[in-house]
Amino acid sequence: MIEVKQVKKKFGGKHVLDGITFTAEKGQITCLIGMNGVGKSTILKAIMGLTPIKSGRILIDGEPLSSRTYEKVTFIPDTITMPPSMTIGSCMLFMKDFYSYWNQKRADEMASFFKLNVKDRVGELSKGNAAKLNLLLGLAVDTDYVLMDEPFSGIDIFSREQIASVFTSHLIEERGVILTTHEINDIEHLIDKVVLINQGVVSKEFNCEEVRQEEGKSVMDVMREVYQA
Ligand SMILES: Nc1ncnc2c1ncn2[C@@H]1O[C@H](COP(=O)(O)OP(=O)(O)OP(=O)(O)O)[C@@H](O)[C@H]1O
Repeated sequence: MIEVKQVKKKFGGKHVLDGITFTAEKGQITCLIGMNGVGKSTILKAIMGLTPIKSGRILIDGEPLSSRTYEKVTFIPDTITMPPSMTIGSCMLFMKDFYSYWNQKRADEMASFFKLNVKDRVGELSKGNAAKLNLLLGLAVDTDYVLMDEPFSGIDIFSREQIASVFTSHLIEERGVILTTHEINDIEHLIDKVVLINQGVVSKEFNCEEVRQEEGKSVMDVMREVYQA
């Protein structure tokens, strides 16, 4: 389980995170939702130890962040970080050299599923194919948890459907996923839990199925209640 407890973060004089608390379970897809600039990416970066926090605690399977916990988590940013001149094939080789727990079989399977050509260069990929490569490079690293920042951003409907189908496949398996998205309609049926963030804190954390069954509400209904209150 990933536990985020009372995390505070300031940029300059501005409190971005003002005591964020939530949990994300293994085997579940947890979605962080909030308006632009509310701090969703900052939370993912804090979990990865990529940005220091002012106070609070982050635990992964009960352990504070350390080199050991980093090996349990993969971060898939919203833009590809590989140099434009590299081919998809050389990106895979780079990842294989860098990560001992790189899974080449999974990478090949995803390349074929997404119809990516290993000879294509990163800088020449369409936005959708760059997003697919990003997902491939992240998901082919065998970790228990995967953090994804806006996996659907700026991507056409068919590519979004293709990417969404990965969430129900064995590629996610029993891993714990935390993702941020503004495209909630595309993945509402796939996510287990929603964490709504507003003004630096968690306004609501809920299980989608429970809210659907017990209150007859969609994620959008709950979002309207929270953000339009
Ligand atoms: N390195 C930084 N230096 C200064 N301010 C930053 C930095 N990174 C983020 N911020 C600020 O922190 C706030 C939260 O940013 P963040 O990117 O986490 O929001 P977000 O919820 O992911 O936004 P979006 O939905 O637009 O992607 C914003 O006001 C942003 O300007």
